[in-house]
Amino acid sequence: MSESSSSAQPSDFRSEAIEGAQSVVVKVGTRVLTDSNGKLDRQRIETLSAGLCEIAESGRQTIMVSSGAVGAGMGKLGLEERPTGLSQLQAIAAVGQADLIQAYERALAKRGRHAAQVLLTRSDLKRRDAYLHVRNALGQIHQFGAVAIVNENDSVAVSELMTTFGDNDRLAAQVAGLLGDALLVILSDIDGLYDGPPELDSSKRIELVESLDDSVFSLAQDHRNPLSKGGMASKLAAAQLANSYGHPVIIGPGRDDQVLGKVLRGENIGTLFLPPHRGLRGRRRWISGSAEIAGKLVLDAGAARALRHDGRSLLAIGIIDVKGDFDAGDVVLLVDADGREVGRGLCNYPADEVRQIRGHASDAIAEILGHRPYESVVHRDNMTVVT
Ligand SMILES: Nc1ncnc2c1ncn2[C@@H]1O[C@H](COP(=O)(O)OP(=O)(O)O)[C@@H](O)[C@H]1O
Ligand SMILES: N[C@@H](CCC(=O)OP(=O)(O)O)C(=O)O
Repeated sequence: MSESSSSAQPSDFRSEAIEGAQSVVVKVGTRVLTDSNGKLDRQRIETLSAGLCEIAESGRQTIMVSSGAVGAGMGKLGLEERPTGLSQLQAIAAVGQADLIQAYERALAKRGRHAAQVLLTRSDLKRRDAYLHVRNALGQIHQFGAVAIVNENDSVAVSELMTTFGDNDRLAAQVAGLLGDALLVILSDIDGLYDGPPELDSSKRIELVESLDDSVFSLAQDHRNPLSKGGMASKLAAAQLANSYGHPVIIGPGRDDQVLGKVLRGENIGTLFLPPHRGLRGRRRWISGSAEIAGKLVLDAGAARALRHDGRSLLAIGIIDVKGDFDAGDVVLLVDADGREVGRGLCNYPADEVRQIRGHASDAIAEILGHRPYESVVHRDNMTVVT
């Protein structure tokens, strides 16, 4: 972690982050979008929509990942406490989502744009074909001059409503992962990451995080809120995922009416998280962030070394064990004999065939399987390696 240790000023990094961004994904949470009575704050949606239009006018593809369906639904249905029953939450989200999208449409239409409702389930981003369709649809929405308003499709996808860790913050990072050169802006009820408990006067906003390591994660001090499920820990995890795609991230104040304009002008606002230099691209980005892990291959020391240090493909001879029942084309986790992740990648063979060929030299594979073999079990182009 660093609060700007290098000679470059945080403001330089901020200007670079926005100047290098061809697209901006903004995520806004329930706490920002609902007032103290839990009702949808339409004025907030107005000001955020004005900011989205400002970004769109700069020519950047602009996407809003907006929570608030459950919050809005609770307001509409006059509920004071967030129910815990899954079907109740789904029904509330369905009522609230209509209200939410109408509020965005009204606000954007005043500025000559339309709201395009995009409801996604995690599984939509796990399959390569669906992943590409979502990306194309978002691109077309941008071409039409509309602003995509994304939320998880709560009435069919229950992961977000059920889990306490993992929410629209992660979805926003995954959406950013669909795009090249994106900036992810996570808006919260707080103005950034603090270096101590945010309620203490002694705690200060951190302007710049150059390396999102465990010491940064230890700063998240979340207390459960009935309206919101994410918390700072989930924002940091999302920032880390977006950083792994090569995207910078800003966690900033959703209640500042000018926040998006300030981001656009590179002003010192929120906490900026810089990505490590080598971001993942295309298929690799999908493999590392969105793809479901279908099984596991345990590698011997030589194979682990060849992948980690020499950028090699994985050959059958280096595989000592196969876990799970996966198909060809599924994403598998690659671990060393101690169980540490080496990487993950698309497996060319189904699990039963990998079981037959593991430990064998490549020239023996055709005879074992009775068909033409692939050059490798996991090709290096279809693999991400933990560095
Ligand atoms: N180190 C920290 N710095 C800032 N906020 C923190 C920190 N640790 C925990 N938080 C909490 O994270 C909250 C923001 O996350 P969350 O409740 O998910 O909001 P939202 O609904 O806006 O997504 C803040 O209100 C704050 O209470
Ligand atoms: N998708 C649901 C839940 C999302 C949620 O609570 O997330 P957040 O407020 O971002 O922590 C909704 O729109 O209400």
